[in-house]
Amino acid sequence: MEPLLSVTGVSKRFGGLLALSDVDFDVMPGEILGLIGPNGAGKTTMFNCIAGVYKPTRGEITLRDGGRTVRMNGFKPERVTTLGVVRTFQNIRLFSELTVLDNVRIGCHCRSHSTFFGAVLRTRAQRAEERGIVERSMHWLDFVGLAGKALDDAASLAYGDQRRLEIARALATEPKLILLDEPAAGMNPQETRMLVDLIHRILGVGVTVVLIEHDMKLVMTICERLVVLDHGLKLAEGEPEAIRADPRVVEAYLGRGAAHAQG
Ligand SMILES: Nc1ncnc2c1ncn2[C@@H]1O[C@H](COP(=O)(O)OP(=O)(O)OP(=O)(O)O)[C@@H](O)[C@H]1O
Repeated sequence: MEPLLSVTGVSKRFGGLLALSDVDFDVMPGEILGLIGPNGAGKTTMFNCIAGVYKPTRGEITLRDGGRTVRMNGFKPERVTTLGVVRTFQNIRLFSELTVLDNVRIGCHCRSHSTFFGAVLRTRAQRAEERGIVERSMHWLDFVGLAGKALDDAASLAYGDQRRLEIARALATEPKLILLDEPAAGMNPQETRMLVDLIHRILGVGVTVVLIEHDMKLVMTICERLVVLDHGLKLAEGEPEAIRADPRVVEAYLGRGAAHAQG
């Protein structure tokens, strides 16, 4: 099977700091891949390189799109999203003054011909498209369990609901690959269980998942493979069991206590 996404020799320099150094990994279609490592390891920088927020200083990021291979380096985030790669943020980024539904409509608009804010001269075709967008938005709200809150202000949602709304908005862009940056951060155990269920359902609709997460219990249960970064370098890659037993990973990140606690 060919990888969906390939990261090859990617480095990212910020002035004198090498945040990523010659990192390679593949993301296979239909898998949940975890990107883990200590604070400052370069995980978010890697997401930003893949999503087009940063241009890698060196290396290649390629996506298999149907039969073709697209080199995405230097593409703007909107173009990366249109190709089918979307990310959520560690610090939730919602339009808090808009309703829950409108936040998801914005996601849908990346695949539509009309613009969300510019729909002043509304033709019949535009109105029909808008109806479709509302239907699709409601579908994704239902998918994440927020349909009943569609008309609430986004700002009024509980923290866990805001995270799920961000995921709904990302799914509304119809991605092939979703990058989730610490989706369980700040969630209580019940919200985390709902998140695990949601991630499995995301996979069930054919979307591949890459996850940055510090909740090791979550990572070890949900991910099929892990890539470990440390100081910008890839320290290890493999199945959760092997990673948990890898002395270099225990030393750099998991710590002896954590490694035993998860066993
Ligand atoms: N825009 C930037 N300008 C300068 N340095 C940056 C920038 N973004 C990230 N860095 C630095 O790059 C390094 C990697 O940061 P990054 O946020 O990718 O780590 P991380 O593994 O995601 O950490 P955490 O788990 O704490 O979120 C850090 O030293 C950080 O300070």
